[in-house]
Amino acid sequence: MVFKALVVDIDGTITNHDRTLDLRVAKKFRELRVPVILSTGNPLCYVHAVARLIGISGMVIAENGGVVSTGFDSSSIIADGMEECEEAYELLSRYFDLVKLDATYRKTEVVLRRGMDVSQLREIVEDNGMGVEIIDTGYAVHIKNSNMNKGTGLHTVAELMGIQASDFLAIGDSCNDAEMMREAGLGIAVGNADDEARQAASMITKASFGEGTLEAIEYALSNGLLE
Ligand SMILES: O=C(O)COP(=O)(O)O
Ligand SMILES: [Mg+2]
Repeated sequence: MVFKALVVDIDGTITNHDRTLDLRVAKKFRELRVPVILSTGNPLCYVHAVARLIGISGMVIAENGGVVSTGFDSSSIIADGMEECEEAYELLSRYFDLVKLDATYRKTEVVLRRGMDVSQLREIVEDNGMGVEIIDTGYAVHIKNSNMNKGTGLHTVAELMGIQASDFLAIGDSCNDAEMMREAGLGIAVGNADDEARQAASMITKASFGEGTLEAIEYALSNGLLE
């Protein structure tokens, strides 16, 4: 199997320990012959800036699959469900002191600064029958629509590109990458990955962060899985 494209998470996967971009990974992406699609929990403007500065496609997955952009200057596919996320946020705010992140830019998720016990948040939304999901990526807590994730986003991108989700090699580090890694033809987790990402992956690199992504790409190239 030769993969036709790469789908890669940002935070914890192409970044260093301090969240700066690993420039060796950026260079490697430019050298690959296959398209590299960024897939992240961050808002679209953030991902577009990262993609532009790396020099790769503006077709990206943002907000954990809630937003799929067809390119830098073209339209986006935006999922429903923001109202439910806002309702859950209003309810949770009665119990916790919450701080929203990137609220101006987000279209489908409410994202919070970490630091609270996420299982308590989940319990409250479940007890109130709210159809939202709460995930902690290690970088932020996301209140999101449970019907969309990076896996559904990957199917949308694959369709736009005229290929299958299984034609992708996926690399990630966190619970929000699990569905994407399962839907892809091969999922590789970097060494710093959390338990959910490790379980979803078929392979885990020895190295962590950007170094792990370089290891994953090297593995794929030397085994004829990527060109
Ligand atoms: O938005 C987050 O919480 C993490 O971002 P990521 O999906 O690029 O790792
Ligand atoms: Mg990540």
